[in-house]
Amino acid sequence: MTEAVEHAVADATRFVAGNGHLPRNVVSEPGNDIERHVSLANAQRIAATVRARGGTIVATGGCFDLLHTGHVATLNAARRLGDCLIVCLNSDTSVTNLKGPDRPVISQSDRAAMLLALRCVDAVVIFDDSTPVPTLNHIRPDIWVKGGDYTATGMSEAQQVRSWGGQAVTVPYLSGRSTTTILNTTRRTERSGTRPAVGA
Ligand SMILES: Nc1ncnc2c1ncn2[C@@H]1O[C@H](COP(=O)(O)OP(=O)(O)OP(=O)(O)O)[C@@H](O)[C@H]1O
Ligand SMILES: O=P(O)(O)O[C@@H]1O[C@H]([C@H](O)CO)[C@@H](O)[C@H](O)[C@@H]1O
Repeated sequence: MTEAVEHAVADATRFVAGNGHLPRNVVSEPGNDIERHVSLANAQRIAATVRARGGTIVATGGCFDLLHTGHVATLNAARRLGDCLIVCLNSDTSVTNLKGPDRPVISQSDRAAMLLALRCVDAVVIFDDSTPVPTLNHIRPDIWVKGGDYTATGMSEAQQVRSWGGQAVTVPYLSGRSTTTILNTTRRTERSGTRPAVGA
């Protein structure tokens, strides 16, 4: 308990010093391990700190298997909607169940590390379920964000976040960027010997 309070005070201090931004780049700090930074407890602690200051908690989720600029656009846009961004990340088991036996191509700890290295991401929570709904019950974000390949009304999370007064929104989709496109392009390239060119 004392440790949790000390963490919260330290975060609040850095939050104020950083003009509303929470600690970043936790993976690259000596002594920090991914497991600690992807725990639900860590995300809840950050949410509690922001909530106590009257800030807005934003959450998003997905597989983020092979990070690309579409992901970064959505994550940046999500972070701008509030005071912290918590990413609910599908575990390896969850990705395989959703997308097939050849996925993920990047392990959950590497996917988490990539996300945590982004300045816009404050915390990552890895979940095993088929949807982030059970995890969201523990975080209760004010805003749930997905990219424009989803519709706010069609998301299973929309009704859930509304139940505590939150809202679900979508942010613009960056055309031509998707993990499936990258993987297909790479596979075609392997067969034809041409150079891949996903993106501008
Ligand atoms: N091109 C894009 N522009 C903006 N947001 C995107 C884009 N692609 C994915 N997103 C968003 O990023 C999050 C994670 O998406 P996801 O991991 O499904 O990416 P993906 O590239 O579509 O993957 P896959 O091809 O495996 O389905 C979701 O919120 C999704 O809406
Ligand atoms: O990476 P994806 O395919 O965008 O992630 C999925 O999104 C689903 C979405 O949030 C439903 O509204 C989610 O249910 C699923 O677990 C993946 O995170």
